[in-house]
Amino acid sequence: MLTLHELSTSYGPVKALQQVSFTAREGEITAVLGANGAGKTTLLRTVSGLQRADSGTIELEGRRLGKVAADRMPGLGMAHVPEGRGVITELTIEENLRLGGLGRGRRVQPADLDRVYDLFAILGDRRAALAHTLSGGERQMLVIGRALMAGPRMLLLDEPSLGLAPRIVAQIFDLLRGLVQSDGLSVLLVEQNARSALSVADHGVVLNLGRVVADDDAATLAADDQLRHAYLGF
Ligand SMILES: Nc1ncnc2c1ncn2[C@@H]1O[C@H](COP(=O)(O)OP(=O)(O)OP(=O)(O)O)[C@@H](O)[C@H]1O
Repeated sequence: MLTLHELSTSYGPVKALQQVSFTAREGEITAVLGANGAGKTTLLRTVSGLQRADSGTIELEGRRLGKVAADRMPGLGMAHVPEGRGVITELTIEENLRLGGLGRGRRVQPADLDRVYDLFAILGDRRAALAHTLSGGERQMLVIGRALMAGPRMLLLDEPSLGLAPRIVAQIFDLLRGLVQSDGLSVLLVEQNARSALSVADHGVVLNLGRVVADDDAATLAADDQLRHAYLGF
């Protein structure tokens, strides 16, 4: 689905990604793990075209992405949910969702909204409420729902668990797993919360100081005591 080959990205003298290669397979959740500053956010920003790579290649469904601008990504089937839950608090939940549909290149259909409301019932129940009334977990659902409105085949998710109670994180990850199973969506999930991420992911890639130090099945990574202690913090 998504293949990175020797991808390197820097900020001036800071080498944030160094020769990163891996594949995120279709219909799977691939977790990108690592400590603060490992390069996880830079990886997502480079894949979605927000940050220019110094070298290397990115292929989505066999198509080279190198010089595709970030605003063309939805048309290519990729949606990026950045860290920080950027909901527009002055708009209603439904208005926020409709914004996500703009990248589709056609009018938002009631069925597009219903699909999100089926997944996240709380958003449907409160569709006319202003987004500032939502809790952190509900905001995370809203930004995922907004990304789904563009009809992506590949979803890039940056730290959805940040600041949420374990129960809410488990709920969001369960929904994500259901989505992958029902729609065949592919997900690249960046997480510092490695234990939770590996419990939902099929595959994991561990970054340390911008380099890949492990790339394996999620279960294999979770069972590797040395790796967990050295890089995953659990
Ligand atoms: N805008 C920037 N300017 C300069 N250096 C940056 C910038 N953004 C990130 N970096 C540096 O690049 C490296 C990778 O950062 P990045 O944010 O991608 O890591 P991360 O794994 O996502 O960590 P975090 O979980 O803290 O966001 C770090 O050394 C960081 O200090």
